[in-house]
Amino acid sequence: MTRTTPEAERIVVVGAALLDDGRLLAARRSAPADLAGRWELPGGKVEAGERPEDALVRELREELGVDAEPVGRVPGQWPLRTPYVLQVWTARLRPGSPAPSPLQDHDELRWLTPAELWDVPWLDQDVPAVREVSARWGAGLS
Ligand SMILES: Nc1nc2c([nH]c(=O)n2[C@H]2C[C@H](O)[C@@H](COP(=O)(O)OP(=O)(O)OP(=O)(O)O)O2)c(=O)[nH]1
Repeated sequence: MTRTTPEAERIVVVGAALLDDGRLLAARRSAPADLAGRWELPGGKVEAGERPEDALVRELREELGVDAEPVGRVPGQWPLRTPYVLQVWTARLRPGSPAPSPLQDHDELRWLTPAELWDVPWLDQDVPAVREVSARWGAGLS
């Protein structure tokens, strides 16, 4: 039987479609073991009482050492392991931000052009979200 997690029990994971100079940042997870080696949109769990956009900025600072700002929500949300759901925001680096480094949770980063978007093995559960980003990218996302 399939059980849908009730809205109130869901925990939002925010993922960043961090764009710079026409490229999207992909991050390779180093942990936990079942996700390690696969690629994701950097981000993390929204804490109680936190706005998703604030969580995004916090997670990108903690994980990548960057100073980023959210730009807009990518419509949709995608189920992860219960009780998590993935929501995605486009984001950009603020002027003067350090370049991203894999400080936490990741062991490799890649800036992907649209033509390279599917060159990395994304987490299966991220594929529909990346597809949505890709569709909007083609329509002038920057
Ligand atoms: N950040 C992120 N997490 C994802 C994606 N796809 C996906 O299945 N996940 C999973 C991995 C984790 O189980 C969960 C988010 O955990 P996390 O480890 O990134 O978040 P966090 O920093 O807040 O977690 P924590 O270590 O503080 O517990 O969502 C994705 O695209 N981005």
